[in-house]
Amino acid sequence: MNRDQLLEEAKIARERAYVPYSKFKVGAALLTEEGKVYHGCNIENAAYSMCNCAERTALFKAYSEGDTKYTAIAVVADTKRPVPPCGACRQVISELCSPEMKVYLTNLQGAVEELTVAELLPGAFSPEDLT
Ligand SMILES: O=c1ccn([C@H]2C[C@H](O)[C@@H](CO)O2)c(=O)[nH]1
Ligand SMILES: [Zn+2]
Repeated sequence: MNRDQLLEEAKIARERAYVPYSKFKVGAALLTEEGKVYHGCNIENAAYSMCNCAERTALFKAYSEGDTKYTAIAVVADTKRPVPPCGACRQVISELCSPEMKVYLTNLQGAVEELTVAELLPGAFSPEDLT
């Protein structure tokens, strides 16, 4: 599975978004070390603060199934620039993924930004800080 294939998977995931409030669909595709792809979409709620982002949907699905090692995540939305993950997702990604893992951000126009987890959230609060 290469970068562009993972971006296509994220677009498929985006179509399943449940977004009656924002109408803003986001998709994510998380690639495991074993080559499996987990899809995630944003899922909103009438109690707005309960909305879950696409990135965290994908990660929580994978982690809860026992798939805990990943090589890349792709995220897509209909934005002018490649969609920037929110702060909450950056924090969760930084804890559950390795600092070197690839993050591919894109939009429907095909602009792509490629970075690492470490670059996504420099100076992240981490489990080390609890000790
Ligand atoms: O990277 C992002 C940014 C936003 N959202 C969702 C949250 C909410 O459902 C909607 C508008 O913020 O988009 C994501 O899923 N991922
Ligand atoms: Zn988010």
